[in-house]
Amino acid sequence: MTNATLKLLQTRRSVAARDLIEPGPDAAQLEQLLEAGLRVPDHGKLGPWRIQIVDKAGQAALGDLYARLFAETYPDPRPEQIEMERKRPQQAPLLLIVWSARQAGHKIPEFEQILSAGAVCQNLLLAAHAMGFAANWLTGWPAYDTQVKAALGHPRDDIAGFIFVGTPASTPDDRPRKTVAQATERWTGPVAL
Ligand SMILES: Cc1cc2nc3c(=O)[nH]c(=O)nc-3n(C[C@H](O)[C@H](O)[C@H](O)COP(=O)(O)O)c2cc1C
Repeated sequence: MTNATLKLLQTRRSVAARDLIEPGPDAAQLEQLLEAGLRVPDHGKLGPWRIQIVDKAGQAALGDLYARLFAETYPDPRPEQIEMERKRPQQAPLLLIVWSARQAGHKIPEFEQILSAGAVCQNLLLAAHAMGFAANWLTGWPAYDTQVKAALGHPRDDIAGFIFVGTPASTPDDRPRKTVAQATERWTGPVAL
């Protein structure tokens, strides 16, 4: 691994979707981003994931759907809450939806299939960072809403993440992170039972 690649891995951080502005990836950059995103470990070669590309028109339609569902679900929603929901999927130039499209009952445990979809999300974040963009992996209520999943055409799959990609308008201070010492331990033999 070159030092530059290692540095990229060590410096990846999220930039909030609301702080991601144009330009987003062009068509050629999007292709590179997706290629990198899909290069993940995948036990059994099942390809238990799918990436949906949601451009600005799609984001507007998704925002309308969120606004409608929110207004139907909560009594007396404030207009600004509805507008916030409408804006939710429209915050960044590019929205990618990573689906965990796994096979139930397969000999490859579902947990491992889900992990592979998580790896797609992480690869997308890293590739965006490597390309000079920033990204944000979000879920929120729409990721778990049956009507949203049906409208997106995947009623039986799960949303691993909404990945927002764009150019960072600003880069706030990094958040506190666990050190290697805090997050690791050495195992040298069986724990006494
Ligand atoms: C599966 C998953 C879902 C997430 N969903 C949200 C979310 O809905 N809202 C949010 O603020 N952060 C969410 N996060 C956390 C952010 O993506 C991000 O990791 C966090 O803000 C810390 O920033 P960092 O990536 O620079 O460490 C989620 C992370 C994961 C792994």
